[in-house]
Amino acid sequence: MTRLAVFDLDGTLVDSAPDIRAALDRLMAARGLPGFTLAEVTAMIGDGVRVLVTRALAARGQPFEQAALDRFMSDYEANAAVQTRLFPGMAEALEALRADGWRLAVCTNKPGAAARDLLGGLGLLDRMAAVGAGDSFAVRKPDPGHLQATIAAAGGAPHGAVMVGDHRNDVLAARGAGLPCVFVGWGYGPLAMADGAPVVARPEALPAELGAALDGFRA
Ligand SMILES: O=C(O)COP(=O)(O)O
Ligand SMILES: [Mg+2]
Repeated sequence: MTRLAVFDLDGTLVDSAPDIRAALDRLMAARGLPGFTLAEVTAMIGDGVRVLVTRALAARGQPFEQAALDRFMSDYEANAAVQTRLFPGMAEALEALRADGWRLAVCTNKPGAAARDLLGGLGLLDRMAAVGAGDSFAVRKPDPGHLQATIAAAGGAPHGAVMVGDHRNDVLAARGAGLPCVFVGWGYGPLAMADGAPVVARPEALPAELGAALDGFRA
């Protein structure tokens, strides 16, 4: 029986906020504007890169500009893996899931090039049955179509799928797709975003929590 675990990327698998912050700060500095704290940046992450840059400019009283987004994208894509690491315990948790018969996929609002580079650099790209990124399909999280298209790209999930995320958008996408969701306690979204989804405290607990989420959903 192969079950499918669909992981969000930023704040769930990887701690990417320091590199996002660094690229954002270079963008702001180029415009003579002050940068942001890590906490300010994590609160801006979750709705894709366009919304991120829009929020950063708005926080400094500036309107959105395509040139700013283009600059941020090329800078970030070249520097996405400088400080970014898997969360501690995650590599072992993914191996434990695979040993338990789970297939793995990623459903992220991050652009595909940066997502694949990051996963490749961490040695995880070939572990993923699919990477559904923010620019892979016509829709993205919280639209459930993003999750459904990612599962289809992974070859389907006849024995069930669970979404693992750190943001309201992950919970909403899973709910809309009629799938269980597990919310990670180490991510960027405040716990209130779990909105009733079970919260997993540490990556080590993922195999047990994902199995329970799937069983509970079926019962
Ligand atoms: O790029 C973002 O804003 C968020 O990406 P995520 O969906 O992997 O959390
Ligand atoms: Mg996330």
